[in-house]
Amino acid sequence: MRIVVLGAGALGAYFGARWMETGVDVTFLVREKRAAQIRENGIRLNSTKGDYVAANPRVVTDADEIEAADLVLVSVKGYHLDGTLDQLRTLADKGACVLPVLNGMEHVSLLQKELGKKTVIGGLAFIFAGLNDKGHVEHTGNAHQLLFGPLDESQKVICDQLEAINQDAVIDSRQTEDISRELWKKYMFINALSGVTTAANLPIGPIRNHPETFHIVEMLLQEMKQLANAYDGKLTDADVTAAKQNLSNLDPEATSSTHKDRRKGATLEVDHLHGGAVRLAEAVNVAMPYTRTVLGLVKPFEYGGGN
Ligand SMILES: NC(=O)C1=CN([C@@H]2O[C@H](COP(=O)(O)OP(=O)(O)OC[C@H]3O[C@@H](n4cnc5c(N)ncnc54)[C@H](OP(=O)(O)O)[C@@H]3O)[C@@H](O)[C@H]2O)C=CC1
Ligand SMILES: CC(C)(CO)C(=O)C(=O)O
Repeated sequence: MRIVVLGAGALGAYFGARWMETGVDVTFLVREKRAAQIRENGIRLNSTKGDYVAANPRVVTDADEIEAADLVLVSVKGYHLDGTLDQLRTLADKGACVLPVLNGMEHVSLLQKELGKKTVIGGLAFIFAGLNDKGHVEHTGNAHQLLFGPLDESQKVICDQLEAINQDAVIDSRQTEDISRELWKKYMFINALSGVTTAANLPIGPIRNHPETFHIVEMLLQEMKQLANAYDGKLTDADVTAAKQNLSNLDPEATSSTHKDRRKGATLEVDHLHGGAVRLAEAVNVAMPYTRTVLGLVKPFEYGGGN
């Protein structure tokens, strides 16, 4: 399988390098600055699942340089998605399917509208990863899950092929028949974790220690369950309990990528995550007072300056 990784940030570099490690044909489609950094330093994974160095990965900055691809892993932040559409159209026209692993939900319908429903596979990742100053991946914790599944029955073949190559890779890979439900489950979890850690500017430990603060986490989960079920999420009370349990089990220092970005003064994905939830809620008349409050508290830091 020929895989293009569009966006070699934390997720793209991690999964792309894991595929390279097992001999898969991988091309990183990146912007100029990141291309220069990768050409100079390669891609290094400093990972709880084993370090790996991809010394000389294939890097391009234009989809026209890629002859053909079977799959494109889309691993940019929500606020950068619009800027990838031309590249994705070029690759889709050459026959590639697209597997986005962004958090959130709005990107799925946007990509389906732009590229066609047969092209867009459902996907998400559960991993704690970031890039260090050299552009190397720092992967902490035990999770490194890539969860995916068809959103159109024509995609079963490529999903099976991906599952097969993942067997040999250092990736906790799972294909599911109901990726929509999994996307909503992850959206519920991340809306709560990202919302409260970013708004409070604290990791999960201190948030758990204050019942008044953890109550907000619980209310965000409940709101997201309602929203998911106004669409095709089919979330249950057991899913909310499992998410709460998962949050209770996290290392006290664990936090969301959005909170890490707030600490760095980087752009925050808040409009894609919480803004997206509010927009989806308005369309189906679901009230989301806690999500709106988080959105309001985090918005002033969207473009940096949050520390
Ligand atoms: N980090 C994590 O632990 C997790 C993140 N997620 C989700 O995954 C998604 C990606 O997150 P993450 O990997 O952390 O993000 P990063 O910010 O680490 O990486 C995103 C990358 O996308 C690149 N990019 C942006 N626009 C383009 C473009 N037009 N062409 C090529 N590359 C581009 C950026 O490159 P440049 O250097 O040029 O800006 C950057 O390297 C988000 O939706 C996030 O919520 C999900 C699970 C865990
Ligand atoms: C919580 C986590 C790390 C789980 O994958 C995540 O999705 C994020 O921080 O963006």
